Amino acid sequence: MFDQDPLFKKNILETIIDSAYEWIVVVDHEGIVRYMNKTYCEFLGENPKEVIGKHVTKVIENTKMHKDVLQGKVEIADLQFIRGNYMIANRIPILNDGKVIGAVGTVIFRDTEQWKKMNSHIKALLHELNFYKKEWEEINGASYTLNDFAGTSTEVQKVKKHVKNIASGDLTVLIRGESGTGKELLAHSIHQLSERSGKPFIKLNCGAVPEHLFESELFGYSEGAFTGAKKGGKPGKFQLADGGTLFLDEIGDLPQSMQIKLLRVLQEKEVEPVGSVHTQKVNVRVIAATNRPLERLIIENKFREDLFYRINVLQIQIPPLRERKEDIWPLAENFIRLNCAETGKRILSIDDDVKEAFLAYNWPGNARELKNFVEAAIQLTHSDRLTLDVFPDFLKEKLGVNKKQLTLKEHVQETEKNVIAYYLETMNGDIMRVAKHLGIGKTNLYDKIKKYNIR
Ligand SMILES: Nc1ncnc2c1ncn2[C@@H]1O[C@H](COP(=O)(O)OP(=O)(O)OP(=O)(O)O)[C@@H](O)[C@H]1O
Repeated sequence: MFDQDPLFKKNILETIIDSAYEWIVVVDHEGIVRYMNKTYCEFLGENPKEVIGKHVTKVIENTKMHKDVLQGKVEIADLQFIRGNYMIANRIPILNDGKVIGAVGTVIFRDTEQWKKMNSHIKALLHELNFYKKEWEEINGASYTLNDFAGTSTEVQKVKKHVKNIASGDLTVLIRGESGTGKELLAHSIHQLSERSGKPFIKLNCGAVPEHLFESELFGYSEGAFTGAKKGGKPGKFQLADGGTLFLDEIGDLPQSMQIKLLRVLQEKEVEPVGSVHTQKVNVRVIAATNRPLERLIIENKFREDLFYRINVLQIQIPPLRERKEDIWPLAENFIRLNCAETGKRILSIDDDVKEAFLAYNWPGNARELKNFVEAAIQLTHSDRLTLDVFPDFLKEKLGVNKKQLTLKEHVQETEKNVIAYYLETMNGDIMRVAKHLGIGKTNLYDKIKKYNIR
């Protein structure tokens, strides 16, 4: 009977495959699912009949079954992240007359307990590896490229074109834009595109270093420079960045005592470590960034004009997100994709009212705020559909959703509050300037700030 009845043989084969511990999927040459075994469907929560005919990317997250394997490439033991776990996937092309007509994919899953043990072991190792990788990148390299800078607006296209034009060469670059607009991401991209990309990318946040430590942070110190100094001394950021790029974030916060020293280094291209009598030659390209109005700081004698001209050789201005609304959605999609890849979650559709709320909001914290919103929403959602109700109340409140019905007076007050808060932020809290700009007296402005509890 085993030899003769083809239907019987087919049934046996199906039973074996369906109950196999291995998960099996078969796609055709276009990546359309033609077969998926029962255990795989069960794990994914899919109905075996309904998956047939869908594109594999709509069924399995992070799948590669539609990629190289359909070009004939065999992939064995590839690590794949599914539903929060790393799995081991094999992909084999199916050939007919030497032509690829599809592929079979298997995910090894022999014994759940054994797998869990192995999985947690690998996960811990990968975590560790990622930690060291990140640390290494932070110390030694730039982790973003220009491709990571999402957005489709003409402003973003202009910025990207400008970045490509100025990336090569040694000229100092000043990147300007509000907080969260992607200044650091662009600094990484410039470094990656430059001839210095194989050399270190070093970052110093000028707003985060106590004034008395600045000099040794930037220029290093020699042995015995002060009590507690390390044996053999310590290199500064300039020495660490030698041959590469030094990214000075928040340059507007650089203490005045350091501004003259930085200017000298940029001119002479040599540094003098604290406690040393010798100077060291350094070959470093400086990229500076700020969200502060340097021209005004110059007028207020808080920033040196000569340093400003020295760093403002090439300038890139990133407009705030509210001035390029067409970037909001591409950015949100980009963050959703990145977060899903990182967490193993899957978002297949997004409700229109989420999109509308995102487009209507003015994103004072720019792309960073949008990223945080998206990550919170994905974390809180338990389906593959992103709906407005998963957003916590305070986020909904921010987005202007669920607001109570306002009277005309309340509308007027809310507008007044928003206008004052907006100008206080863009004019860096300069009360005189804001009052003048809004055509009211200083005392009146103070009263309103108090009344609306701004800041
Ligand atoms: N155009 C963009 N495409 C993709 N991600 C972006 C973009 N702009 C900003 N981001 C992301 O938003 C976050 C904030 O960006 P980044 O740190 O570069 O901003 P910043 O302008 O340097 O902010 P700050 O002035 O506060 O230091 C990062 O996670 C970054 O990857």
